[in-house]
Amino acid sequence: MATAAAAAAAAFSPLRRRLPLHHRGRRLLAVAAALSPEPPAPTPTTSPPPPPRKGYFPKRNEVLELTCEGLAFKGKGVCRVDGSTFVLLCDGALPGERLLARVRRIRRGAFAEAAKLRTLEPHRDAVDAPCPLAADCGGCKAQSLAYAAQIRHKHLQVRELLVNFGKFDPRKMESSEPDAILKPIVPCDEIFRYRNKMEFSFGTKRWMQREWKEEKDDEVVKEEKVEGDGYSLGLHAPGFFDKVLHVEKCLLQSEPADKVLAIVQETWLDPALGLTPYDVHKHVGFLKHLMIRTGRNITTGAPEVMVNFVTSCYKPELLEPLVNNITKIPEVVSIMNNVNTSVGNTSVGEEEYTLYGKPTITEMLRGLTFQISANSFFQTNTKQADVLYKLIGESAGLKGDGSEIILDLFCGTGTIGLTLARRAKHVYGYEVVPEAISDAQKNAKLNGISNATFVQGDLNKINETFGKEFPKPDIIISDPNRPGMHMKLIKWLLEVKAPRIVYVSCNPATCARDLDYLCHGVEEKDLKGCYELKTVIPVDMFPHTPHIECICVLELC
Ligand SMILES: C[S@@+](CC[C@H](N)C(=O)[O-])C[C@H]1O[C@@H](n2cnc3c(N)ncnc32)[C@H](O)[C@@H]1O
Repeated sequence: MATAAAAAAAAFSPLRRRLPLHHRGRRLLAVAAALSPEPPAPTPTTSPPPPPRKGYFPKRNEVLELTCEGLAFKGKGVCRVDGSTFVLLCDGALPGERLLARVRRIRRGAFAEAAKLRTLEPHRDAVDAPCPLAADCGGCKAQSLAYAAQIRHKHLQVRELLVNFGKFDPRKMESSEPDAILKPIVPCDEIFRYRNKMEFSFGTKRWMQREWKEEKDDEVVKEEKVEGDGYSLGLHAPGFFDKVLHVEKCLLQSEPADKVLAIVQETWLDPALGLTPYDVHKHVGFLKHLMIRTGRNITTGAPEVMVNFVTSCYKPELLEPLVNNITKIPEVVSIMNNVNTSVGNTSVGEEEYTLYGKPTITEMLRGLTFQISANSFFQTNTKQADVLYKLIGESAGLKGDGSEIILDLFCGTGTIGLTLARRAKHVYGYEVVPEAISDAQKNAKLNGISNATFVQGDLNKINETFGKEFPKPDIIISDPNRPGMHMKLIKWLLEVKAPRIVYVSCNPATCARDLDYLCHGVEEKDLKGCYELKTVIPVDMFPHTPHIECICVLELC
């Protein structure tokens, strides 16, 4: 029978699948209890609740009445049948909601995945999603949950992961405790229009919003509808690389970016222009992606927009009508063309051309200026990145006398290290992407920072020479992407014994695992933990999405 713990592990099964081999063998089921339990909203009942169904096990295709108790990995609702401990994960279910769902898949007998059919009783925190595409586009899954409830559930997710996966004391997770580790989640001030970059795709198969249909047994099902040869520009339908949901505007991008999207939509479908979307099956067609980035003019502070067309070949004459129309928008200062002749669907071209204006735009972060090209990495929510970096700076606890060495691991374009460099003796940044390293070097120069060295290298492949090329760090910043840190790096961190580590994470599950390794050791590898977890600050960078960022401070024991 499925236990609550095993079932909740399900909530994180994608993590299990994605865990690199070096992390397998850990008792990943411990992640199990990492769901965000919350008592459901009281629901009026006319009859006594059914007796608990402890041994209950669902059947495939069974239609069930479920109650959603919390949110788990990727924002899926953690649901149960009343009185049962068996967990069903259901996309689109919101905490406290009662819903009708069909069982789609039973996963290793431990949990099931269910498809939501319809809401029976909404949660008290339900709100009307401002975007009409919210339920279908997959980008803003939680738009119909009040923002206060969104962040409450994100906070709970971090708490449960730290306790059940990181094995930290649950009492220290209560913010009311004087020595609490887990601090209240930092919300976002602006919950719409916060993204500075959106990438839309051109497609040959227009994916329409799913429609509701009544069936003979009075069940309501969602039906997916693909409109034959309909050309489309928008976002990929969740789970499909070839179907594109047509998007006229996106409430997450800036208003000038929305104007660009509207003009492109008005223009590109005119048959007289001969513009064709790239067909990912037949590998024919011209337009692949439309990327829109919004930065700021460093002198005036006014928005600056870059538009980047990714095409399968270089034919600027075909793009001319689009360029002529887009340049009517005063905020547009750059129109680029990345030419990507490969059959792959990435947006980085082998060649890049400037069709209008300048090849880069600028943005400011913590008083520094950054130059952004079409393919540069830059934090996607600039305003909240400023908040995040301020908190990272405070967490680093620099003395400010210029005596300390900072190691900035997974440094990207160097933004974190550069914002700290003026108060440090020297910053050493490590990053695998060569272009990011060259951007970091340019950014250092642009801001007159000479005490920063950026090195290209793969932190998953470090050997005994790592650490010989820089002095022992006083403060290590580590900001890996979702898979977290490789065991080789964990081992090195346990050996180097830096006085302080600031671990910045965009995946609280791998974060909890790595914190466990650093604090409690890794038994299978005979490694002893030597750090103490001092604080964890969850930061919401992306409202309406399941993403959670955490800043964790570790000190040498
Ligand atoms: C979450 S981003 C952080 C970037 C940067 N710290 C910032 O705040 O903008 C993670 C970075 O790690 C880099 N990365 C991923 N795997 C890596 C590896 N094995 N070795 C070194 N860098 C890696 C990615 O290219 C990316 O720039």
